[in-house]
Amino acid sequence: MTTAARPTNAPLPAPAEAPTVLHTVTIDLGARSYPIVIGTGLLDAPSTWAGLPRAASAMVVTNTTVAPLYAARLCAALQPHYPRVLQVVLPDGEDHKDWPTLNLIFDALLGQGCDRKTVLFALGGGVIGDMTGFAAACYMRGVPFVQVPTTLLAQVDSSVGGKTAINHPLGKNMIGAFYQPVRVVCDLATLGTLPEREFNAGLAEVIKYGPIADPGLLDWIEANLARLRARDPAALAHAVRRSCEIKAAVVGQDERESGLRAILNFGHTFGHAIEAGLGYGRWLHGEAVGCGMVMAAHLSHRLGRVSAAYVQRLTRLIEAAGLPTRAPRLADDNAARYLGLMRVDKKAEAGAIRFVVVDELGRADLCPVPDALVAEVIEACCAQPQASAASTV
Ligand SMILES: NC(=O)c1ccc[n+]([C@@H]2O[C@H](COP(=O)([O-])OP(=O)(O)OC[C@H]3O[C@@H](n4cnc5c(N)ncnc54)[C@H](O)[C@@H]3O)[C@@H](O)[C@H]2O)c1
Ligand SMILES: O=C(O)C(=O)C[C@@H](O)[C@H](O)[C@H](O)COP(=O)(O)O
Ligand SMILES: [Zn+2]
Repeated sequence: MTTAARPTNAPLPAPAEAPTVLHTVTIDLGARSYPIVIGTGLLDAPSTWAGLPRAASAMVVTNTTVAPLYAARLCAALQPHYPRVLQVVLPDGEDHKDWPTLNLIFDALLGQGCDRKTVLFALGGGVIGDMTGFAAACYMRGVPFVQVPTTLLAQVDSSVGGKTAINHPLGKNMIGAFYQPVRVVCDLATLGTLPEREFNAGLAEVIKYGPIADPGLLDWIEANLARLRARDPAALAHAVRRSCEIKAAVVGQDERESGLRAILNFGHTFGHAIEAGLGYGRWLHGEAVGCGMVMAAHLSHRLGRVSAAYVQRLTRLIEAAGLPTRAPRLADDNAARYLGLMRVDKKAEAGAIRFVVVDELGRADLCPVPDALVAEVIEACCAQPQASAASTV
């Protein structure tokens, strides 16, 4: 594992294609507004990186999986713009979204004498994006950063909106800051190397935008799921664009989640409990969110907001996206364990857990729910306990 920053001047393969910008979505946050540029061949093109804040140094933050695929290419494209292009390569995985790994970024920045104008580039998935953003918010009290998302999940969700964080063993994303990037560059070509399990996890966050905001998108995903899973370029471009438009509109109205933005957390109260309860990395974030949306749909049904047919429809779609729909058991006292984990959720107020619930018209809101009802949903959605050895004999 390489952790020190180093200059990058390794030889490069020729860019596969000319850069093509397909869409630019703007997130409107006044002085902190920025473009989300969606296209292909963007990573390799020096023109993609023009107009960013000037600095003596750029630091590309990436991980051991993404670095061999894309870091040299990004560093080469940045070289015309920055006298020094450095990189720091972190260990890969959700279980490294933590303090020791975050510190490796600070070690590299300080070790290389990076000043307060240094621009950070988050090259990777949501883990790299969340950690780089948090490091950018903290280093010398704030340096600019650019999101260069290379997973579907990061392109449709995590690179946009400025939530940055690391995990704590007791809760997901518990330590962090709202800190916006200055630009997001989604190069769809990078999705070609993404393993299928990771790709499917990204589909969960695409699906999420249907129930919370756009029934038409839900119809479109159902009709185009096979194209999406085959990574058809036009289908991917549409999914990334529409997802970013919806997220940008929500965040543009409520940057710091004083209300509306919480709808982006649909499925996450259950999902984060699954991630923390199983141990970070056992289930991918998108897998936990997919299953969490099934649970949140059941809850919405029990609250009279959606029909049983709607729950079945969403469950089928999540299953067809290659995602789990049956929640794992976390303990013998399973519902109590889920409830305990969910009590630290950032939407909880005065110990009362609040859930994002939906209706069939694409409207979502945040709702306190009695523990007993949540416990019923958990038991209805969880895998059955393993039969004991004695009872199977
Ligand atoms: N800030 C937000 O608004 C927000 C939103 C959603 C999720 N998140 C966070 O994002 C994280 C999940 O992000 P993720 O799903 O991208 O996971 P990830 O960052 O762990 O990336 C998934 C895997 O794919 C690899 N990878 C990345 N790009 C690749 C490529 N092009 N080719 C091959 N392999 C590649 C990574 O190294 C990793 O192994 C979670 O920590 C979640 O909490 C944050
Ligand atoms: O951007 C948001 O707001 C979201 O809720 C998007 C989620 O997909 C994402 O997983 C987010 O990190 C969860 O935020 P948290 O505040 O519940 O940690
Ligand atoms: Zn999420």
